[in-house]
Amino acid sequence: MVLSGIKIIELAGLAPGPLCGMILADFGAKVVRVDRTRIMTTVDVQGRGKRSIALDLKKPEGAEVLKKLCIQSDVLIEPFRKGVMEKLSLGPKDLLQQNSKLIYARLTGFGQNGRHASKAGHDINFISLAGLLSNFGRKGENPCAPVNLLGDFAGGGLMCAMGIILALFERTHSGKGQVIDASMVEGAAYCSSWLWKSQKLSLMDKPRGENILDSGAPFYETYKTSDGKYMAVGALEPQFYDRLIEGLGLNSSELPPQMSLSDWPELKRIFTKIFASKSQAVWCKIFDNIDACVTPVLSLQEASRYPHNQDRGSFITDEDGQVSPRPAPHLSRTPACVSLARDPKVGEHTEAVLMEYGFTREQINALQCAEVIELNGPKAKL
Ligand SMILES: C[C@H](CCC[C@H](C)C(=O)SCCNC(=O)CCNC(=O)[C@H](O)C(C)(C)COP(=O)(O)OP(=O)(O)OC[C@H]1O[C@@H](n2cnc3c(N)ncnc32)[C@H](O)[C@@H]1OP(=O)(O)O)[C@H]1CC[C@H]2[C@@H]3[C@H](O)C[C@@H]4C[C@H](O)CC[C@]4(C)[C@H]3C[C@H](O)[C@]12C
Repeated sequence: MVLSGIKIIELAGLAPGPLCGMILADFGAKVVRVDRTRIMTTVDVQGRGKRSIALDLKKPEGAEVLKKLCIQSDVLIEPFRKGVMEKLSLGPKDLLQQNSKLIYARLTGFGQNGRHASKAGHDINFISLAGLLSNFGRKGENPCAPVNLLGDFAGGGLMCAMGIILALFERTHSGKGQVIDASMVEGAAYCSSWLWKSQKLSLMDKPRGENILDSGAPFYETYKTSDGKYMAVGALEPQFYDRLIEGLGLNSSELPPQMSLSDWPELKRIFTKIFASKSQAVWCKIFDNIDACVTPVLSLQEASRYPHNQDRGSFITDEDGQVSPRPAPHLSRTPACVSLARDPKVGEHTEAVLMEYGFTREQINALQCAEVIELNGPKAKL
């Protein structure tokens, strides 16, 4: 696998850091998640392929343990707001001094400088300041966040993983590590470059809900079917629009032109009425054979059972029976080799990981007695 041999220390965070670590683990890195002590469970639902150690970083001996782990690792992912790591004497200066090859990835909302750098925030705050949230929602309604996909995951976890891979690549030439300042405001904005640049094309320059891709256009919309489900219509180009009209059983000569903006509300009414006349399954049958960019709107469960996704094996089931997406993209020679084991429990691998990193049984016992670490897993075989 592409990242075989790469050792990553991920300090446990809420959502973006865990995705970043999971992507790297899926592609072969050895990822150790550092959980807090005295917690019952983790909120990390993206623990696939990781191991967990429970370590109290507030204790000086705990910070020393992390330092020792980082000396022997390639990457550290830290998800705290600016200044937290420095307070623990675990900032980049402290760690890069000991391991100049370390890639120190700082995944925050607002970045390491600027007036909001020390403030707390969540996805909705980051995409609001990136100028993006103002674009989501229907005409006349409040902006509505697309769950936490854009800030936390596209702009956060994924961008940070890209930064780490870039830094690993660069390190093959320079032999040096570096610090990655991954701000979710900037990551989300960067992912959305098209939106910024398409203003010039007058594609997305009208108020929210009146543009071609934001529910303004009748041919890029969802429609309710007679059984209360939905179809997604993305018939943007004229050739697909013509086929949409055909599939709906309409006659284009009796309709206003596709790009007559003032007629869009009327076209939507017509399409709404027609879609409501048949069930989703019937519309699927009709549009399965027509190249019109029309698809069913599926729930997560339905998506994993959808024939095309089954053809490609797009979803996997782990040993706990939990279904999730398999890693993407596919690499032909060195594909991801995903773990089907259940996610790690907090501190399940403390002993095994510490031994692997050169701690002796005596040192581990002492750390345990001082409540610096917790051993919640089966004992390592000596
Ligand atoms: C599902 C919910 C998650 C949704 C994701 C959400 C939408 C996001 O946007 S995630 C992105 C969040 N933002 C960032 O990551 C930006 C950068 N980070 C921050 O801004 C902050 O870290 C913060 C805002 C995320 C958190 O701020 P906080 O003040 O708490 O933390 P920091 O200042 O960063 O400092 C961390 C301190 O912790 C110390 N630390 C860290 N590690 C260790 C260690 N190993 N040992 C000792 N100490 C450690 C560190 O030193 C700092 O200390 P100081 O402050 O003294 O400096 C879920 C969100 C909440 C979940 C629910 C909740 O957890 C309660 C239940 C729990 C139960 O188990 C399950 C059900 C819950 C209801 C649970 C359900 C969901 O999972 C949530 C709703």
